[in-house]
Amino acid sequence: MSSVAEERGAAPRRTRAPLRSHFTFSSRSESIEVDDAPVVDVPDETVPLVGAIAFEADQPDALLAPEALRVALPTARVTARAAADLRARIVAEPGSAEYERQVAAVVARIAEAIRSGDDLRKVVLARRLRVECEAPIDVDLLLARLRRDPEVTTFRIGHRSRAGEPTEWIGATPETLLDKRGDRVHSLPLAGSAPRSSEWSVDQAAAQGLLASAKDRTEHRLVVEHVLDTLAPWCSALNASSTPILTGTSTVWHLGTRIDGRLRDRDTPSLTLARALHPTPAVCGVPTAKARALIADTEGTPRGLYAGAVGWSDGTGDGCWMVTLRCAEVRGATAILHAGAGLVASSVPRSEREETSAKFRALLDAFGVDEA
Ligand SMILES: C=C(O[C@@H]1C=C(C(=O)O)C=C[C@H]1O)C(=O)O
Repeated sequence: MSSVAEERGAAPRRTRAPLRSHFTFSSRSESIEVDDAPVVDVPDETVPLVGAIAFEADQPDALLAPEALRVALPTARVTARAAADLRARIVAEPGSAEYERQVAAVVARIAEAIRSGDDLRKVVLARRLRVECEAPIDVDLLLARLRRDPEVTTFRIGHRSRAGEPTEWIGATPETLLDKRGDRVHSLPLAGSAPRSSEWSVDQAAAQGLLASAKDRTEHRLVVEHVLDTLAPWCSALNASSTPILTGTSTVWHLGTRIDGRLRDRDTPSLTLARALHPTPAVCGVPTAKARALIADTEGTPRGLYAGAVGWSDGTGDGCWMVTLRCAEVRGATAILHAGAGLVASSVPRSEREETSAKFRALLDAFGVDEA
């Protein structure tokens, strides 16, 4: 029974979003560490900012406003302790068969759209793996292991969900959404993927197959067109390589296109441009609004920071924003891993599921566990 005092408002107040949090970011060329800075809900994009924006417009971002930003050389890539020392149980949400059914349903929608003259062309459908460990997860150790791959940018952000629970997002992303220095902007969208193999000949065949795949080129072209169309009004010059390059991490091959531009106004903040580009069809689809609605319906649970953008912007507006991929939300002894695959009319459910498994590999290797 509640006391009169509680009824009059003396009951404990609900915890509000934290006022301060932390952030680390480490790429091949630079690193940033912010130990403790205020979290901002409505950021002024002309002051130093670090953190991440969510995939959905109605989910909380995790942006911090440090007093000053120090961009340093990357810290040495350490040799992390060998894996296989974490005992974990893995639950796929949805499981493989259910995800393949969802893929088949979305692919059928795209094919039907093409037949009926509707403009739906691509949807990126994600799934989650819940990794339950026996002891609280050592986030520093995971990050050290993720940093063994020189092709990725690792990040860590303290975050609080809408429900008020403190979590950490960590990840190792290969995809540059937007990098801005002075009047120069650069983007390297990735789309079209193939699992890598530890056997050289199999790995090379996967790479050649990806380069030759019409389905992957279609998926890729949609992303490049979106980035070019979005950046064009901001730029006096804009160039993209004419054919995709092969790029990748230690676990997945990707098709990528280098896009370079010159800004009309060099004072445009990098976060403004990153927000204009987000979400690209590498993580959402074409057209954006229809794909977003199908994603929300099919996935059911909001993505939160997964498939958003993570990075930094300094007081001059220079900065780097990566697509928030190959990431996990860690809470105590549990981590939720996210991975998705781009679906077009010719997608095959089993291959798309295998693509998500390959994208989970980097984090699962860091945990030292195998997918169930
Ligand atoms: C959606 C993810 O990756 C994105 C989708 C890709 C694809 O569909 O081929 C490739 C790279 C990323 O842009 C993910 O890693 O979860």
